[in-house]
Amino acid sequence: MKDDQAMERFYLIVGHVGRLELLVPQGARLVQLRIKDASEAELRRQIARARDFCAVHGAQLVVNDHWQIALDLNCSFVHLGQEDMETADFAALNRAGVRYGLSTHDEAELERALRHDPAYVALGPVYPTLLKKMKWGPQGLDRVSRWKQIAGQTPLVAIGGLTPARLPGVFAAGADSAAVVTDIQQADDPEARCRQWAEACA
Ligand SMILES: Cc1ncc(COP(=O)(O)OP(=O)(O)O)c(N)n1
Ligand SMILES: Cc1nc(C(=O)O)sc1CCOP(=O)(O)O
Ligand SMILES: [Mg+2]
Repeated sequence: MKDDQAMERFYLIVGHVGRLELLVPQGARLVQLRIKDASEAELRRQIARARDFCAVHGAQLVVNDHWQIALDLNCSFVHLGQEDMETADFAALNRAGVRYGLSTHDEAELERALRHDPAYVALGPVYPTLLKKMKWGPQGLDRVSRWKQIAGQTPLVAIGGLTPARLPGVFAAGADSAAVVTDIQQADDPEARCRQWAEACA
C-alpha cells in the first residue's frame, strides 16, 4: 500500500474469522475483519486467529474499529471510520508502525482524513448498500473521480454495493481498490464468487 507496496485491487471484508479462513485461500490478499457485537474476549480470540492465518497465507489483515486490540495483538493495519477517528490514538498507531485506512463520505471528511496521512481513504457508499443504514445516498462514479483528484497519491478504496459487473466502472473512475461484503457474503457459493472477484480485480 502507500509507501511500501501497491494497493491490492480486491479488498475483501468479512464478519468472522471462520469466513476469513474460508475465503482468503480463494485469492484475497487484503482482508478486513469487521466484527460487530462480540465480547472483548471473543474479539481478541478472532483477531489473533485472523492475524496468524493471514501471516501464514501471505494476506494483509485489516482490523476494523478495534485499534486498541490491534495494537495489543501486534496487528499491522486498522480501518477507522470518522467516529472511530475521534477516539483513536494516532500517535500510538504511528509509533507502533500500524497503518490505517480511513472512511470518508463528504469532502470535509476527506480533508480531515488526509490530514492523518492514511494508507488509504475509502469512499462510500458508491452504490446502494444492503449492509447497513447510512445517512449518505449512493455517491456515484463521478464522486469516485473527484475523490481520486483530491486524494492524489493516497490510494482510494471504493466501497458500497459493489459487484464484479461494477468493477470496470469503479476502476475506470479512479478507484485503486474495491471493497466488498454483501456480494460475496450472500452468494450461493461464496468461495467461487471470491475467485470471480479476484479474477475481475487482477
Ligand atoms: C474499506 C472500508 N471502508 C469503509 C468502512 C466503513 O467504516 P465505518 O464508517 O467505521 O463503519 P463500520 O464498518 O465500522 O460499520 C469499512 N469498514 N471499510
Ligand atoms: C461497511 C460499509 N461502509 C460504507 C461506507 O460508505 O463507509 S459502505 C459499507 C457497506 C459495504 O458493503 P457492501 O459490499 O455489502 O455494500
Ligand atoms: Mg468503524
